[in-house]
Amino acid sequence: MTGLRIPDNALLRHKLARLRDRRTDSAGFRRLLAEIGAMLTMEAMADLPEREEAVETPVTATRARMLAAPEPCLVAVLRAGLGLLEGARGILPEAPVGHLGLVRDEHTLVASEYVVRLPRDLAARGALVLDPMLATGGSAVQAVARVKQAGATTIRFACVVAAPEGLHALCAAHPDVPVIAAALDEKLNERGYIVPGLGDAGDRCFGTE
Ligand SMILES: O=P(O)(O)OC[C@H]1O[C@H](OP(=O)(O)OP(=O)(O)O)[C@H](O)[C@@H]1O
Ligand SMILES: O=c1cc[nH]c(=O)[nH]1
Ligand SMILES: [Mg+2]
Repeated sequence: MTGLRIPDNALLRHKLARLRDRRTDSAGFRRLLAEIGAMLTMEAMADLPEREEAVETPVTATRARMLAAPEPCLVAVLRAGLGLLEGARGILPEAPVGHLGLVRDEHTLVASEYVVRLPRDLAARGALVLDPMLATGGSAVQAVARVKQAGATTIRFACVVAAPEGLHALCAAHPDVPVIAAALDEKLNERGYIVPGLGDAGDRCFGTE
């Protein structure tokens, strides 16, 4: 499955509205980002391959569907992806976790890499890449390329807010990667911020505004 998936979920829209609100403080922002991370992870995992097995309940023998492969790795794009990671780990407790440090130059909007720590079994497990903001798409395109270079062939990308420009760039560079988002926003402004967006996710998450 490729392209954009936005869960049709009133609770997700409610949490996103509160995340966007400039009056939400850093502690509230972090909590909401974790909750949204859990919801997006659930949606992103909805089409994982399954197998059927015999299971004994306390009442009877039955057959039940379970995952056919180990949980995918989680890869957080620093810093803001750490906020989503917290919730995603609650949903995928056995997933190995990778960290990818990327920072965007505020003038050129080009992202540069400052840390790469990826799990070994990306090839066997695949990956869910987490970054709340898909703006120009430069960071996401680089992040997915890194994860592919490390061996992953099945990759999903989860973000909170996508700009049309970033979505287009990511789908053009990596057409095999489905994007799971809470919202598709209107545009980028002249400083490369998503409009209406939610501001600088990393700064709001870590109180560095
Ligand atoms: O689509 P792009 O134009 O590349 O922009 C999106 C990137 O910008 C933000 O990170 P930032 O560089 O601000 O780093 P931070 O998370 O450390 O604040 C965001 O978390 C994405 O990684
Ligand atoms: O709107 C934006 C764009 C990039 N990064 C952010 O944190 N926010
Ligand atoms: Mg930032």
